[in-house]
Amino acid sequence: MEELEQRLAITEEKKQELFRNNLGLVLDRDFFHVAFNTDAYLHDFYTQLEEPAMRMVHTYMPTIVAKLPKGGRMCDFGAGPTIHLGVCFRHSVDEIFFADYLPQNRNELVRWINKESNFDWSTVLRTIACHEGEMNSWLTMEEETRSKVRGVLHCDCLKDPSIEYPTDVAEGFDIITTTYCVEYCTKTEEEYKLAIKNIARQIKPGGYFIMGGILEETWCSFGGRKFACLYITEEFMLTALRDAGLTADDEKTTSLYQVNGMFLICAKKQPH
Ligand SMILES: C[S@@+](CC[C@H](N)C(=O)[O-])C[C@H]1O[C@@H](n2cnc3c(N)ncnc32)[C@H](O)[C@@H]1O
Repeated sequence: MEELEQRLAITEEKKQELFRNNLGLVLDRDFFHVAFNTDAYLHDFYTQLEEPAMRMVHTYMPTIVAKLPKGGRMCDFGAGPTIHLGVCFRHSVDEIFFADYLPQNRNELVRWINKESNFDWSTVLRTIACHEGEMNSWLTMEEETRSKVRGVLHCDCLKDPSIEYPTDVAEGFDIITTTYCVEYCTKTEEEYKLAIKNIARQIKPGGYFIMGGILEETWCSFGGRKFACLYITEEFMLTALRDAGLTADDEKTTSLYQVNGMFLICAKKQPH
């Protein structure tokens, strides 16, 4: 039996081979380490104004930010190689953290902090400036954001604690954002609920959770690869939030935006 299990188990070598020969296969999270191409991701999602998933976030995030209390620390969980949510919060929080699971993405974030990244964020920055209502502010956005960034952390939504804190960083955030992450790294509804709980535990009581994602979809593609996405409905997503101690129904503390199957929600964590 053990021998059979060993033969069926997918080895790192087999993953590399499957990935190289991938002819339209939908890759799941087990392939992230080898298949997630940081440069291709940035190019496919962050160089085109018309990219709908990002347009959705950039359209509504400034409104959400404007409604939240000022100060404290925020973390973009599963940020990938992206800085844009930190940019949206640059004036409203005191400290910004980025967290991601993959080393290639954390390396890109560190390169950006050190001004060594080759990626040109200007298309995204101009879009954010446009929604913030100050067209020329994009020129100073990266510097303003860098001045608030305190670290790039490792995270894994399937673990508790889901964020690895260095010894000099206190636990807990006033605001956690996460976009297009949880449904890509969970394979079942149980895992999705667990991931939301693990992330929500890192929010201080009374803090805020802002999540963007895709409803009723099973895959997305970038960099010429297809990645699996957990099929979730709006009602299931809201249940996962409620079960994690987040408000999903209070009109005063919850904002929910939806466009063409994509959503952006801001929910408050219950105060103890
Ligand atoms: C589709 S990307 C989204 C990146 C970014 N948030 C954005 O909106 O462009 C999904 C991200 O989930 C991260 N990820 C993969 N497995 C994860 C896990 N177990 N826990 C947390 N994040 C994970 C990947 O590293 C990747 O950066």
